[in-house]
Amino acid sequence: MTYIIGLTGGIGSGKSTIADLFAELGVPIVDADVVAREVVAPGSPLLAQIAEHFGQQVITAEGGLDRAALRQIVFADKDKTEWLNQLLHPVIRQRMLRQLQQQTALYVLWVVPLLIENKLTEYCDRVLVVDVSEAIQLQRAVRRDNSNIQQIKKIMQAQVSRQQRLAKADDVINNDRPLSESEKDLRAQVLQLHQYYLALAGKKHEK
Ligand SMILES: CC(C)(COP(=O)(O)OP(=O)(O)OC[C@H]1O[C@@H](n2cnc3c(N)ncnc32)[C@H](O)[C@@H]1O)[C@@H](O)C(=O)NCCC(=O)NCCS
Ligand SMILES: Nc1ncnc2c1ncn2[C@@H]1O[C@H](COP(=O)(O)OP(=O)(O)OP(=O)(O)O)[C@@H](O)[C@H]1O
Repeated sequence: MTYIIGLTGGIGSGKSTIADLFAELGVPIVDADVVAREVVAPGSPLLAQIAEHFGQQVITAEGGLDRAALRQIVFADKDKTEWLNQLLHPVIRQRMLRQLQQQTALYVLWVVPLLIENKLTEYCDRVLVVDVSEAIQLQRAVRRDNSNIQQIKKIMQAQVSRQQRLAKADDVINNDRPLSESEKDLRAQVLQLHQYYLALAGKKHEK
């Protein structure tokens, strides 16, 4: 079985940014956000269930999921977040585990925002956390998603705290500094971790 590195971090912490650097080194990626989009593709049974539960307001004119509309609805109410999680998470989990099983590389990077929340660390050989201060996280997520502060704060509340996440980390990449200053350092850190993971995976493989 391929060695599994779980990469996690809060909303807007920089998981995709860091995952891209691993991908540049040829590391295969299994990405929860990609799988989460696939399972609610137009025409899927899960999309139909979401429309039935929340109404046609969450469906676009083209018949796809109106993600901004659903985001607004689900994160405003814990019960609604919970309902959506219970519907989607088992399916997302099953698909991701299947993708992990199909890997043939020495190690795979498994990018999951809710790795700790959903107790998926048990499938990981190692956990890599992208860490940022909450103020920076908020600022970047608001800017990227063209969203308001309150909504991002609500999403952050649906995730574990920075401390809880760090407590589960084997390795940490801090992403507080602006990319214009830190890109070279981040690349160097990723390369060092890559070599380390190859060595660890190689050892496990020999056993
Ligand atoms: C509500 C949805 C439609 C909003 O879509 P949108 O395109 O605006 O956001 P996107 O999917 O890119 O998510 C952005 C970030 O929000 C956070 N987030 C998303 N869903 C959740 C959740 N259920 N609980 C906590 N945080 C979440 C993650 O950090 C994620 O990276 C979407 O987030 C969704 O379907 N969520 C439920 C599935 C899920 O839990 N996905 C997270 C990975 S398993
Ligand atoms: N060091 C940095 N300096 C400036 N901007 C950054 C930095 N790292 C990431 N960003 C930007 O912040 C935003 C969030 O980063 P990214 O999408 O990588 O986070 P993420 O953890 O994958 O987010 P999510 O969980 O919401 O999908 C993006 O617009 C990205 O370009």
